[in-house]
Amino acid sequence: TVHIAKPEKGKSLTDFQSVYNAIATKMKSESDYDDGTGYGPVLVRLSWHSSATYNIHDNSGGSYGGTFRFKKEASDPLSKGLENATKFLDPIHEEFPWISHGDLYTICGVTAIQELGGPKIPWRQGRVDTGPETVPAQGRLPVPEGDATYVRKYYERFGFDDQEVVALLGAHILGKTHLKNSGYDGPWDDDTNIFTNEFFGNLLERDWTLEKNDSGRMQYNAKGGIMMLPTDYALVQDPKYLKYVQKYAKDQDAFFSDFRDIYVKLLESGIDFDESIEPFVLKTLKEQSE
Ligand code: HEM
Ligand SMILES: N=C(N)c1ccncc1
Repeated sequence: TVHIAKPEKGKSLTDFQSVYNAIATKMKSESDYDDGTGYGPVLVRLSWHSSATYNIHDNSGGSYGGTFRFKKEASDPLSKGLENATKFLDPIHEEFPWISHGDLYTICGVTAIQELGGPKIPWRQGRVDTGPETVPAQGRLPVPEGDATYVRKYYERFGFDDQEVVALLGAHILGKTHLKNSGYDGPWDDDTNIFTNEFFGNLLERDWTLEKNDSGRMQYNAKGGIMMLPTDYALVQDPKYLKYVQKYAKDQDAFFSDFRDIYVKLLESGIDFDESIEPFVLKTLKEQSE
């Protein structure tokens, strides 16, 4: 499969800054969503799921076609909860009908990461909607029960190495798990809507106990209501992953720049961007108010 980026006709940085501002403003006005978690985390998860169907071996899947808009893809049980994100974006798409779904489902994650204090994420336009026949079969999303071998094998389909996988999973500092969605429980967390490197510090410093949760699934719990999925905890069980967990736990700048790079790589997987398509570094609401 070939995915050639085609910029939305006549649309440039100011247009996408308007989309960013509409998403960021709506996030602010609906900050009580999910017991005060806010919409940021679920928007980041949508940007990940809309890119997570990518397969480097035939260049299929990925964010290009915006296929998460189809029930065939969005109904994957492993995507339960993301209907909250697509419903949040419906009025945004109404206000900006010219934006492709692939661009919308990725720019929303960039907006959330930046508005939650994370690194600036250079973002490129030009994803083009493709039809229902392009929706990949379900089964390309990762399961939370996996161990380190599973996680390493899973990300081979993207061509990501150990360092990239650890940096990318640092996004699990945001938001929470919900019994009704994934069967994992995040009773309550410290700040679940600030983007920091604390996911790594928590992994190394907290006292983790593997316990059966109310849905019968095993998860790692620590005092103070934080939890780790088996695939999260795998990062400290595997010596090659552990090295990067230790690096990011003590160096937030390194985490921010490595997360930026692998997040861009994820959101752009499978897409040919002509070099005339310049990356946009969108401004935060705060930067625009100063
Ligand atoms: C091994 C790979 C991964 C697995 C197995 C996994 C699994 C999960 C699960 C089970 C949840 C809870 C869903 C719910 O119950 O609502 C979740 C939430 C989340 N995931 Fe992941 N994830 C993975 C990778 C990623 C990546 C690469 C990102 C982003 C770069 C990401 C971002 C998020 C965010 C932000 C949430 C919180 C959503 C919310 O608060 O509603 N995850 N993930
Ligand atoms: N490990 C976590 N606390 C986590 C947070 C959000 N989503 C998945 C896992």
